[in-house]
Amino acid sequence: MTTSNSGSLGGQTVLEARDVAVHYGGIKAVDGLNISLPAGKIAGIVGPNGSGKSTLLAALTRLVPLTRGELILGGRPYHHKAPHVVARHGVSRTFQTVRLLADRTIRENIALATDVRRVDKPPTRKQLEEQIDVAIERTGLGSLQKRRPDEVSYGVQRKVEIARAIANNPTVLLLDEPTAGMNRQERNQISELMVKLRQDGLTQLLIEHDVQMMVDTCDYLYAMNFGVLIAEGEPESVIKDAAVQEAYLGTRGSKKHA
Ligand SMILES: Nc1ncnc2c1ncn2[C@@H]1O[C@H](COP(=O)(O)OP(=O)(O)OP(=O)(O)O)[C@@H](O)[C@H]1O
Repeated sequence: MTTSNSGSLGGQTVLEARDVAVHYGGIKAVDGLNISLPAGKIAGIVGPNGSGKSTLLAALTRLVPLTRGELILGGRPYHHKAPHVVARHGVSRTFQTVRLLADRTIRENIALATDVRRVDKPPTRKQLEEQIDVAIERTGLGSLQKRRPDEVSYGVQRKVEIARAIANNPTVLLLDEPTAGMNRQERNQISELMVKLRQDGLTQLLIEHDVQMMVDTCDYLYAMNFGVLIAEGEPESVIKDAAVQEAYLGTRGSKKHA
């Protein structure tokens, strides 16, 4: 078992996975992973399709059971806790596919997040409305908040997902391919949003196939293949790593998107 070096970024570790494994029968989707998320930084995970990235995110949010290993949030183990409890402790996520309620407005969709009351600091109704306002303002959705999902573009729908994920003032935000299916301009907007959230101190973990976006956005990068880490460190050097080039980019350096 190896230990993550993301601590080299300095500061406190907010969330840590130690020797985490998730096996589906004989499939070792994740098999002995160590990652740590430094406070107020953006960590990223790259890896080819099927390398175990989404399974790791599901494990971190307790949506799939661990075969072995430990999860630690703010210094406390949480691998025995239920997903809704983990959410209430401040671990928030977005999913690969858009999951919005078609018959609700954008504001109402974002407000759904506030049903997950934080255990450590339950807000008042007024504070909740203010939190929703802040999430809408941060994501630039103000003029669209009364629209329904089918009245806005796919790129906007994905922003709504992020707004919902941050509306509850999470400690950690986990994003599973938030720019999948977006054009370059929309991708840049998501990257800028993440950087803005980092300025506000939000710790983030990003899964993306867009290598350029990962290099531009992340402070620290993990590369996975077949459920294990094959490299980690400063994004530029991870992307140039021979094993990563081989596994992720297929042919050395010629492909920008997997
Ligand atoms: N519920 C499941 N049951 C059985 N096998 C699964 C399940 N979910 C994922 N797997 C398998 O686990 C492995 C890792 O899948 P996972 O979706 O985590 O990879 P990924 O890196 O997120 O891929 P992608 O980039 O395509 O989203 C794959 O072999 C996949 O087929």
